[in-house]
Amino acid sequence: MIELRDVLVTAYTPDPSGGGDRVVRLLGPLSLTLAERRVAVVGANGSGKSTLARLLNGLVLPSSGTVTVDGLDTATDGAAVRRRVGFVFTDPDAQIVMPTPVEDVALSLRRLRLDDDARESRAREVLARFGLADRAQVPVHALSGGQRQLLALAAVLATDPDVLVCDEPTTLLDLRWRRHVDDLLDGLDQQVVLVTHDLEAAARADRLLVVDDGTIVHDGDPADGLARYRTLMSTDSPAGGRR
Ligand SMILES: Nc1ncnc2c1ncn2[C@@H]1O[C@H](COP(=O)(O)OP(=O)(O)OP(=O)(O)O)[C@@H](O)[C@H]1O
Repeated sequence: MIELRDVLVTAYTPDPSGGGDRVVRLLGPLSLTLAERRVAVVGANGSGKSTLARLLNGLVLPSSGTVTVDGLDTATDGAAVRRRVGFVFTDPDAQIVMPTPVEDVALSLRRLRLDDDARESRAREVLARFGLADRAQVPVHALSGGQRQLLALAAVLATDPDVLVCDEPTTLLDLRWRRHVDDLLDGLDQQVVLVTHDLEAAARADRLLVVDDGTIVHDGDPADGLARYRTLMSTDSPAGGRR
C-alpha cells in the first residue's frame, strides 16, 4: 500500500523579475492512501502528474511530509522502495541503458540468480511478449520510438515489481500496440498507477485522480472525474499556464 502524508513538493526556480531563485509549489499539500489495483491520474500539461508519479518510487522526494510503500519511506529506504515499485518513463531513452534490447532486459534481470544463458533466454521470452523477438540484438538507436517504449516497459515488467507506475507509457505507440499494452496492463496482478492522457484507459481504472495546478481536484469514480477533467479543459486557456 502506498501512503502520502501531508506531502508538499516545492522547487527553486529563477525569479523572472531578476534577483535570486524563488520557491514554487509543484504539488500538494496532499494526503492519499493508494490501495486500489488500478489507479489512473489525468490532468493538464504541467499540472503535476509526473511529480506525483515520481514521488511513488522516490525519484522525487517530498519537501515536507512522507511517502511510504508498504511502510518503507521513500526518503530513507529508497533502494528498497525502487525494488518494489517499477517505474516506466514517458521517454524510453530515460531508462534504456544497454546497446541492445536483449542486454537491456538481461540487465533488469540481474537480481535473479540465473546464469548468463538462462538470463538471456528469459530476456528473449520477455521481448517476445512485447513483439520484439526479432529486434533482440538490433542496436537500440535503430529501434523506432514505439519499439523503444515497448522495450522500456518490457525491461521494467521483467523484474516483476509489486507496483508498476507508468508515466504515459503508450504515447508513442500505434493503436494496435496501445491496445496490446492496455490489455497487458489490465491483466497484471500487480497494482498499477497509470499517468495518462488516454481517457479510455483512465475510464477503466478503479480510482481516478484529476490533478490541476498541483492539487487533486477529483479523487474517486472515473466517470465523474473525466467529466470534471473535460470541464477543466474546456474552460482553461492553454496559454494561460500557471508557471
Ligand atoms: N525540478 C523542478 N523545478 C522547477 N519546476 C519543476 C520541476 N519539476 C517540475 N517542475 C514544474 O512543475 C510543473 C509540473 O510538472 P509535471 O512534470 O509534474 O507535470 P505533468 O502534469 O506531468 O505534465 P505533462 O502532462 O506535460 O507531462 C511543471 O510546470 C514543471 O515545469
